[in-house]
Amino acid sequence: MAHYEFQGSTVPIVRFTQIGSTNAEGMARLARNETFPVWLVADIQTAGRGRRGRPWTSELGNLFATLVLPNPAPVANLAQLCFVAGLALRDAVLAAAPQIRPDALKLKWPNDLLLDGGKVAGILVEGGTDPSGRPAAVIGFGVNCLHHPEDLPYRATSLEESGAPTAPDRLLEALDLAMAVRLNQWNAGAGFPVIRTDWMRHALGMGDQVSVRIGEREVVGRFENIDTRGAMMLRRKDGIAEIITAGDVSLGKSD
Ligand SMILES: O=C(O)CCCC[C@@H]1SC[C@@H]2NC(=O)N[C@@H]21
Repeated sequence: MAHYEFQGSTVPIVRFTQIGSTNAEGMARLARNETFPVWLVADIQTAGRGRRGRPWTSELGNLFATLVLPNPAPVANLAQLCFVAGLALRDAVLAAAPQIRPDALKLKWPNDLLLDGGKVAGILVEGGTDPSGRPAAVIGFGVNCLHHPEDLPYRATSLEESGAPTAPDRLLEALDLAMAVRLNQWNAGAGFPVIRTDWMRHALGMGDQVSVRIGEREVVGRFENIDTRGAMMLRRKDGIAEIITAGDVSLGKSD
C-alpha cells in the first residue's frame, strides 16, 4: 500500500542560505514529530555529512538538498530508498543536463553517482523511526554542480568539469519531479523488483569482479545481485556468496 501519492513540486521547499547540515535539520524535524514531507535546501553547509561519518565539503554552487519523508513505507523496506533515490538522482541529472550521455552516468553501490568514472554526487539516507515509532526517512543529496574536492582517496568530478554546467536550482526542480516518479514506482516497497532491475541496469560493476573494503577486510568476488534489504551479493572465487551491507567498492581487482 502506498503511504503517499507523491506529486513532484507539491512538496514544500524550505531554503537556507547557510546551515550545518540539511540532513541534521531533517532529523531534528522528525524528532519534533513533523509529519509532512519537505525539501530542505541550503546554499552552503558548514557541517555537511557523508556516509560513515565522513565530512561532505559544501561550498556555494553545488546542490545540498534533503527530502524528509515521514511514514514512506514499513521500516523493513526503508533500506530500499537508497536505490529509489539513486535512480531518481540519475534521472534528474539527465533531465537537467541533457548533454550528458546516459551511459556515462553510473550508479555505484550503495549510493554514489559517477560521471565518466568520477564521483559527481552522493546520497545519505538516514532515519528509521520518529519518536512515536513510526517509519521515517531523511534522504540527503549532495551534487557537485560547480566544484568538487581534490583531496579524496577516489576521483571526484563536477557537472561543470564534465562540460555540463547546471544550476543547483535547475537540478532540484528535476530531482523533485524524479523523486515523485520513482517513489510512486517503488510504491512503499511493492514496486521494489522494478526499481532493483532498473538500478542494476545502470550500476557500475554489475556482473564483474569487484573488491569491497569493509574496515580492515577486503572481499573480492563477482557482483551478482542486490537483495531486498539493499545488501550487495558477491560470489567469491571459492563459490561462497558474501552478503555485504556496508563497504567501499572498487572495480577490477582479482584475487
Ligand atoms: O558520503 C556520501 O557520498 C553522501 C553525501 C551526502 C551529502 C548530502 S549534502 C545534503 C545532505 N546534508 C548532509 O549533511 N549530507 C547530505
